Amino acid sequence: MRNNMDKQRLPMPEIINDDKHRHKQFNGHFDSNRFRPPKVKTRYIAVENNNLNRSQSSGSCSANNSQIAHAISFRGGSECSDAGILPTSPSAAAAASSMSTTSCNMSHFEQCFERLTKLGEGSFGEVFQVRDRSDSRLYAVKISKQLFRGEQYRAERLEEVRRYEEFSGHENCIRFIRAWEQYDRLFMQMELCRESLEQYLYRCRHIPEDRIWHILLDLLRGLKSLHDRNLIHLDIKLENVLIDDDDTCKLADFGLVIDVDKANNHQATEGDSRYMAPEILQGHFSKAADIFSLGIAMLELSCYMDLPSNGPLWHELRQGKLPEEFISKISVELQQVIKCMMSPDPRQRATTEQLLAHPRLVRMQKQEKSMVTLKLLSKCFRRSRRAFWLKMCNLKTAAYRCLFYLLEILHLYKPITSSQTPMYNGNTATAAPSSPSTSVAGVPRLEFQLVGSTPIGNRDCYISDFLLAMDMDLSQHGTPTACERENLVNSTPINHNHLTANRQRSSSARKTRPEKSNLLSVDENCSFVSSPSKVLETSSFRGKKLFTLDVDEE
Ligand SMILES: Nc1ncnc2c1ncn2[C@@H]1O[C@H](COP(=O)(O)OP(=O)(O)OP(=O)(O)O)[C@@H](O)[C@H]1O
Ligand SMILES: [Mg+2]
Repeated sequence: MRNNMDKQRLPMPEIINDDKHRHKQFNGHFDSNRFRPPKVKTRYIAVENNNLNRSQSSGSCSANNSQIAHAISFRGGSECSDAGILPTSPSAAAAASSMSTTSCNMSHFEQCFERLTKLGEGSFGEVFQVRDRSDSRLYAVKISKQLFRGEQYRAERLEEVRRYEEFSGHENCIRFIRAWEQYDRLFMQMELCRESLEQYLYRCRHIPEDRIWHILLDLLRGLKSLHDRNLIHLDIKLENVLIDDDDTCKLADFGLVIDVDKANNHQATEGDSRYMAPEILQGHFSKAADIFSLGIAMLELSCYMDLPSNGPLWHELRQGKLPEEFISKISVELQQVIKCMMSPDPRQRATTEQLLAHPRLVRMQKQEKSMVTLKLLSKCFRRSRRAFWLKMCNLKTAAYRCLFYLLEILHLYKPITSSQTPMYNGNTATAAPSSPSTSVAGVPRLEFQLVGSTPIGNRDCYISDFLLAMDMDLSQHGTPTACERENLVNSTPINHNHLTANRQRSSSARKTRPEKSNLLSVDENCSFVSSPSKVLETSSFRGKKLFTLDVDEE
């Protein structure tokens, strides 16, 4: 009796009490830890912003080995993980030296990349969107959360690098760029994908069945490349599938990839319990376990179903009992494929080859083959269009520069020194306070950016001298007329309405604060009113802001 009481007091395992399957819930943000899989229980140290644990490195460049960035590569069949000390690229060095921190205090990551946003987080690492300082392109860098405390953990992370490298060339596996270790952390640079399949599901909720088939095809191809090498992924789930800009699905996160034989020698780590095949509980690891995970992921994707991480519903799904209210919403053809992939008996589950031989998938592959040339052409077209816009944008910039030089040569203005700079306050010239944005001290500078209409943003063209000329000479000498000047401005693709609107704003600003109207503006009579020292806001080809006057008080 007493024994029974004691038993009752024992802590109960966490069990989901719901006896019904549910649709996924999304409360507006991703809680990546909501369903953390029962993985290795280690204390993770989150990567602090701009503080990649450099405790050992403080103030000294004569660092121990862990402070030096070492490239990691297994390419070329080499078993050697340490491919040498990483040199700092000239652009990275330049970027580093332009910052206040000395390059010796900066990690290789900080020297080479500008960190933009955090893309995601798993149990092993945090992934950031970065801009490579050497080529200005965007990439993803995964930084391990946990420090290399033991050789075993380090070896596991290096194994992940080897797998990323191994599958990098496959169209349906994530493209790996390079890896290095520093400060006892692993850094992996890879291609940047648009989103994970999980994010895609939350965004779309209902995914058309056609698209589900395409996703299945992509993932079967990716998985086949692993299975053909006798490797198993063991962590197939929506979070570990990434979608690139061409809508191609790619397998990622090779952290648990292992040889089937090694896996069954107790060296494997099981993945997320929501996607886990039932036989994993008995310690039986096989390629069929990946097929089960992919099958249940397809169920989640096609039915927008919340997968249980344990409890009776977890067991039901592994006994082949798929909830009718969910599964009935999809076609019988897809139902059959999912059921076949989720068969309780691993021997009954179809292999990747068998699944790829499904008539629907065969048809799709044939169609794809005939589309390959078209796809290539469209890719080429997109690339050349991008290059064309880049050229156009540069041409525009060059054209404006030429125009301003021409004006200078034609003596449409005289360069003036700061001491000569007349500052108008109404009709009275006053001394010019210096402004950080003026090219010549006290000379107002008008900047505009070629933004928006082209893929290249923020190319600055300064026309301060040009406006200064108008300010100084044109109003006095009468060449060209004020309206001609406006036309000159409008000969650039600048939105006229904004000019007018801002003209009104500037005039009202002048009216309301005559003593503070040190702005360069255009009045109602097309005459330029000089208003010194303040900087005019940037204008944009999108026409959002143009010649808007920037006044602190506004
Ligand atoms: N190349 C990439 N482009 C865009 N997002 C990415 C990229 N790589 C990873 N992510 C995002 O970061 C998340 C975590 O990455 P990843 O799965 O590699 O980390 P992990 O710690 O190994 O995860 P797990 O807990 O599954 O082991 C992904 O779910 C995805 O949302
Ligand atoms: Mg992951």
